[in-house]
Amino acid sequence: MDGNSLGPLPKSVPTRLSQTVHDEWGAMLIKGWNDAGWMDMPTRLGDRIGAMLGCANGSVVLGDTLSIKVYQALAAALNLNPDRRVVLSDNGNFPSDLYMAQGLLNTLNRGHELRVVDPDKVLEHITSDVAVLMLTHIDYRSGRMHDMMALTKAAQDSGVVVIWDLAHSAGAVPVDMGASGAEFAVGCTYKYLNGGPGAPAFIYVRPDLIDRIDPSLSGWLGHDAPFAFELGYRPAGGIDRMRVGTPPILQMAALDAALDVWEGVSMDELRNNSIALSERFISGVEQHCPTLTLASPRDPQLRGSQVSFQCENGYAVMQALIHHGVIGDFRAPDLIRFGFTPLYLDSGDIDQAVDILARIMRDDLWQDAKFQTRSAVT
Ligand SMILES: Cc1ncc(COP(=O)(O)O)c(C=O)c1O
Ligand SMILES: Nc1c(O)cccc1C(=O)C[C@H](N)C(=O)O
Repeated sequence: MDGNSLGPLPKSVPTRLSQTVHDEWGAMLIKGWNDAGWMDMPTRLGDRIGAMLGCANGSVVLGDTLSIKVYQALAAALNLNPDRRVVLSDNGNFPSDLYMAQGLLNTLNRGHELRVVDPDKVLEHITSDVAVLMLTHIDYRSGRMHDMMALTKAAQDSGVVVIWDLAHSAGAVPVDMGASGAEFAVGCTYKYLNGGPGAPAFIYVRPDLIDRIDPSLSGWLGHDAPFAFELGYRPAGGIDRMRVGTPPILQMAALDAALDVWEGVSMDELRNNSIALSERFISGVEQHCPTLTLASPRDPQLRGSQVSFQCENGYAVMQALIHHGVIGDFRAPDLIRFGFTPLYLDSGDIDQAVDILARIMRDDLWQDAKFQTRSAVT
């Protein structure tokens, strides 16, 4: 129940990885860049992911980490709105997004301000000094989901450029970037898309803007003619200009195989199942664990595909849960967090998780000394 942080290993991935290692890298050596289509993987996979998110073909590219893609999107968005100085975000955003913004604004050194407000106050802070609205669609801690359509419209009506971070949305809830009209989206592929640890991130640029983007990370594979080895940078035409350097082919191969699972999956059906599972979990926990308090929106339409409970001693409780075979995670200061992924969880799993959590709470199993020591990665 932690596919919202790292999805599990799809059955087809080991075989695909082995083929890529042996039949491509091993047998083809450097010829793999052409003969195995390695060089085109960032855009080919971009189209596969884009199709799940309502993005037109040729508007999404894979590569780098999400933090890097946030930086690229924000730099490009600021260039589209050069006369304004405020980047608006909220305090439910994932810290790395805010850190990347801080680093970029420091480097620009042109008097920009990062304005961070409460999530429910974003709308009223969309003012005429805001250049860019940069939000994570679904809050990584509470699962609260922003109204993408309404906020994008309000922002654009005020001349604000919009970036959505879809880390907790892609593969979790229906998303239609084209219909939203937002200028940029970014996201990762190691959560609900099951691309594996370190899987590459993606960036979407609204098609009409792509050729106006002046890339801030002007690496050679975003150049118009990388193998001409010119000394001056000229951006590639199209979404290729958001590429930076050499794509991680083994990670891309794993992701390509993982995406096969999604063929024929209806996002609406997935969403209905995810809501059914999370509602079942909430009612089970509230019935059997009276000391836990729901920290996610109660209305499922206002949540993504994860649920958190406030829990005193949450760290130890989560360690006890993991020890007993229920993997969720803990987010400081006191949240235990669970993801609902209907591709591989069913109601039986949910009932079992509730039973185990109830036993841990009722019998104080979390008090065991071995559950108290914190590890570096939580
Ligand atoms: C919303 C959000 N943004 C950014 C990140 C950072 O991604 P990465 O580690 O791939 O840079 C994460 C997760 O780690 C995230 O959940
Ligand atoms: N990307 C991660 C990693 O490399 C190590 C541990 C956790 C992560 C995560 O993705 C955390 C995640 N974004 C979260 O929602 O908390």
